[in-house]
Amino acid sequence: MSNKTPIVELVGIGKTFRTKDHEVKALEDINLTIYEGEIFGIIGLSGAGKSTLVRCINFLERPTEGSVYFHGVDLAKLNDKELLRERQSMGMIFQQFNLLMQRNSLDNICFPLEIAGVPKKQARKRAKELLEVVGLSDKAKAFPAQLSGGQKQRIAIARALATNPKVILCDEATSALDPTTTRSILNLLKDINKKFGITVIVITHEMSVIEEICNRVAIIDQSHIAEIGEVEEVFVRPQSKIAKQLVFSGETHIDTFEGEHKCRIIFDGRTSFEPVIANMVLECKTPVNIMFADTKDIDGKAFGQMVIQLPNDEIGRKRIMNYLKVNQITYEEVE
Ligand SMILES: Nc1ncnc2c1ncn2[C@@H]1O[C@H](COP(=O)(O)OP(=O)(O)OP(=O)(O)O)[C@@H](O)[C@H]1O
Repeated sequence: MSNKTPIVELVGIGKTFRTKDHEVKALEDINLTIYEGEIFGIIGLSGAGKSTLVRCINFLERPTEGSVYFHGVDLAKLNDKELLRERQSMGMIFQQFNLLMQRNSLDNICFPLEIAGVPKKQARKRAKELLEVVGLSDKAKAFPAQLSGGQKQRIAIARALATNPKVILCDEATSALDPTTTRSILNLLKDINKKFGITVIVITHEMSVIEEICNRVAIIDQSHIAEIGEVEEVFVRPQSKIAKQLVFSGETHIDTFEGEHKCRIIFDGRTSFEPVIANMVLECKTPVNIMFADTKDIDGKAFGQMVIQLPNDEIGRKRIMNYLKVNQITYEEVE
């Protein structure tokens, strides 16, 4: 993050949908500040309120309570024309790409520029530059039906960049893509963030997406923010129940393991996990039972968690706990 200037501030945001016979509180008391140049993640389970939140950020949905400030401007105070202008500074990409099927790639990218009243020749020049940014210069004339999912999302990203936005909102932008394509789209977003300093706000239900590109994350649960923090901090020491559920996707199984003295070891990238367990067993001369492991090797470092069952004898247990403590390995006893 290059500096700490707020770009999006949500103050006491609430959103209630009212229909004839009932109302749904989709958001309640959301307070959130996103800074310029961040890649900020918003994660939650289905129905938590993520899409509503992102639509409140650009006022596609008007909050029923609270205020949205975009680079200090209170969006509620703007007339339609002013709001349209601010929205041009907030590009958006979607899970289903939302490209115009009757237009080729170049014309899809030109579309927001046409709406903004940019002369055609200038718009086409800009669109060609953007095709290059997203690595699809050779697809200018291709129609969406002739493109793969990843290519469609690249065109949608180019379109979102057309009006030189300050922020790009990504609503489940990689949820329809396979893991390899997901990684390439996330890398493209990372490059765009770095090269152009554009703030990226990522809405997702997948922790792996957050892990891959975000600096900070807000976890939304049942219309509320449950937790906000640096991704690494939330990943290593999740506080709320929902954060634990998302980070330790295997947690629900832990209760079902039989036996006492379970201990969760958390790998936070400072170490490689194999020597940790092997060295611990060798040094403590106490065998442990690995009950569950969900670890990832990222650049030779271990991330994730492992649940081990400690021996029944107290001395053996204490020896292991001491080993973990001395070696500064994060762990917690699991009930
Ligand atoms: N236009 C609407 N009218 C009535 N209720 C709505 C409307 N839009 C959303 N909701 C309700 O608001 C709640 C939050 O929905 P939202 O789409 O924001 O969740 P989400 O976290 O994005 O879920 P998903 O990941 O499944 O898309 C849900 O209970 C949903 O049914």
